[in-house]
Formats: sequence, C-alpha cells, structure tokens
Amino acid sequence: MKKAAVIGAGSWGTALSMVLADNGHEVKLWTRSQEHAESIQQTGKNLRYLSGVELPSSIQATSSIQEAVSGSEFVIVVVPTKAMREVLPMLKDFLEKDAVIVHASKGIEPETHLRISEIIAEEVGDRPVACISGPSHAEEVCKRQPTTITSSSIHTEIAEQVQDLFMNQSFRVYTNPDLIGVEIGGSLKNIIAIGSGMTSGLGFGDNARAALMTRGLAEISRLGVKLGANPLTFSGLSGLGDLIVTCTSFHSRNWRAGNMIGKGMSVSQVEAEMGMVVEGVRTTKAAFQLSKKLGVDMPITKELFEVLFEDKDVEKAVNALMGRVKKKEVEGLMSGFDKMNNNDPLDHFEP
Ligand SMILES: NC(=O)C1=CN([C@@H]2O[C@H](COP(=O)(O)OP(=O)(O)OC[C@H]3O[C@@H](n4cnc5c(N)ncnc54)[C@H](O)[C@@H]3O)[C@@H](O)[C@H]2O)C=CC1
Ligand SMILES: O=C(CO)COP(=O)(O)O
Repeated sequence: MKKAAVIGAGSWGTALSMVLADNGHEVKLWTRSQEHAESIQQTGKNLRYLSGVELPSSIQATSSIQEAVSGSEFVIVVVPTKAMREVLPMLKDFLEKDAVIVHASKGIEPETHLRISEIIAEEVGDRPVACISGPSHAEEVCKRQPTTITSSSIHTEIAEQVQDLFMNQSFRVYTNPDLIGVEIGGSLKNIIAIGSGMTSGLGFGDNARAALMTRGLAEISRLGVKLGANPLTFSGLSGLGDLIVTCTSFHSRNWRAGNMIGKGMSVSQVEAEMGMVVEGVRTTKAAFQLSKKLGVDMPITKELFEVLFEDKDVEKAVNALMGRVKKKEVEGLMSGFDKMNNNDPLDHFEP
C-alpha cells in the first residue's frame, strides 16, 4: 500500500484516484475549493465532473494541499496545463524528500514551449518525474473498462514504480523511457482532435477524418523527432493510440469543441459552453510557434492556429490544406528513423 496525493479533482484526477483506491493505496484527492471537497466527502461522488459515478469510500477529498501532499510517496498532478504554474509552487514546500511527481496532463506551454515535465523542473527543482499518457477517457476508466496507458520517465525505475502503482486488471500500464515523445504525442493529438471534430461539424465523413489523423500523426512525429523523440513512440499508446481515441470519440472535449466550431460557433463561445478544459486550443498556439522556431512543416497545425486565433473561416482552412503543392508521402514520414540505433524498427516493440 502506498500513499498518494492526486492534485486536481476534475474528471481525470477523479478517475485516476479511483484506480489508485482500487489498488488499495491511500488516496488524498485535492480540490481547489473547500466546497467541492465537502461535496465529494458528503455524497461519495464528484457531481461536477463525473456525476453518475460512485467513488470508492477510501478516497479522502481535501482542499488543503498540505494535507494532501505531506506524507505522500507519489504526487499525481492532474490540473490543466495553464494551471501548472499556479499549483506547483503551492505544493512544493510540502513534498517529501523522495516523493515521485507524476503528471497526467496533456499540453505544451505557449511562449516557453515547455513540456509539463520541464515546467515541473522549473517550479519544483530537480526531482524524479514521470508522465502517464495514453488513450484513456475518464468516463470509461471510472467504469473500469479495459484501458492501456504508458508510464514514462527518463529514470527506468521511476517509470516502473509508477507502472506498479497504477496497474490492475482493467488498467494496463506499459513503460517507455522516451519522455519527450510521450509528452509530445499526448499533447499534440489534441490539436488534431479539434480538427477531426471540425471535419464532422462541416459534414465531412470518414475519409476526411482518416486523412487528418494520418497526416496529423506525420506532423506530430516530425516535430517530436526534431525535439529528440524516438519516432516509434508515435505509433504507440501515447501517440497513435491516443490520437485514435480522441479523434473518434464524443467523450473528447477537444473533438466536441472542434465539432461546434465546424458548425459555426466561435472559439470563446465553445470554451464557455464546455465548462471543462480544452487543452488543444493553447497547445495549437504553442505547437505553431514551435514549428516556426524549429522550421518544421506542420500544415494542419498552421491552419488550425489561423482558425482558432486569427478568425480564419474553417472551409478556407480545408481548401488551403487540400490545395497544397503535390508531395511525396513516405519520405517526410520516414525522416527521423535514422535517429534509431537499430535498423529494424520492429525490434523496438516488446511482444
Ligand atoms: N478527462 C480525461 O479523460 C483526460 C484528461 N487528461 C488531461 O488531464 C488534465 C486535466 O483534465 P481534466 O481532469 O479532464 O479537466 P477538467 O476540466 O475535468 O478538470 C480540471 C480540474 O482542474 C482544476 N483547476 C482548473 N484550474 C485550476 C487552477 N488554476 N488551480 C487549481 N486547480 C485548477 C479544476 O478545478 C478541476 O478540478 C488535462 O491536461 C487533460 O488533457 C488526460 C487524459 C484523460
Ligand atoms: O486525452 C484524453 C483521452 O486520452 C481526453 O481527451 P479530451 O481532453 O479531448 O477529452
């Protein structure tokens, strides 16, 4: 039995608390407001974010970050990316000496272009950090439906500790040392999910969605490899896996946001209507900036940036993508494979 603090009682923090409680760990779930903590304690439910779900009675909700973090061996941070710089300084002084920080959020910070593990390093200093990421809608995890994710850390033993912490019969956890690839894949798929929702909102069908997902993965991989990721990570759970789940599901807030924009709503209207975080909007800005800085061609991200931040008409964005100059498919996709030490890509996957 381990002691764990989950920081952020939105849908994902709550679902992860359930996995940890199911595994017999002592779980403190930190909420931003006292009212929310009291409501969870009194009703045994998170009425705001996962209303129909009965939480294990062992989960202790608290609005005291000191109470949550002190004594915890694992601190799982699950707030939206834009809240990281507010929340991390609040918990920093209560961290135990050997506490492992795990984050489960998906985003890149605009302007600094930092991944979340890098923001954690800036805010709390040099500590063991892991990221968990993969195709995992909270709505299904809380029903204990089969789910697979990746635990990533540059320290193999930390990734494995986190794997052991979360893994159970309905929640299967793999490890991958490629922290850059895992964080980039999980963050950038949200951009493509917004685009996928837009194509449905415009009335397009399966062909458009498949095109966007495939070419989206190509540009995610191009940027990721430029940043130092292993290209094969993008065909794993935190890459292709999460791209599929987010681009094809009504559960996805990013997909739903794109769908509403495709139907004609403005970005601000959509964000207000959603009432939950739509990470892909800020990440589109960050990825667009990064692609310009690094000279990486990301045509889908560019068009989505112009739709989301420069009021470009969605149909004009589609026309711009479809009317690009002719290209070879495979050459661009394969660039980066020369980074691998092994000549046979399949050797990189454990059976
Ligand atoms: N919902 C899901 O199925 C999954 C979500 N994620 C990621 O997890 C992260 C959190 O997402 P959700 O839980 O779904 O979001 P959510 O919108 O359901 O909840 C966000 C939570 O963060 C809190 N929060 C917001 N701003 C805050 C601030 N400034 N300070 C402190 N707390 C603040 C809110 O009170 C709320 O408890 C995101 O990065 C998302 O991409 C990852 C995998 C699955
Ligand atoms: O990352 C997710 C599932 O893996 C959740 O995606 P949304 O934030 O779009 O709901």
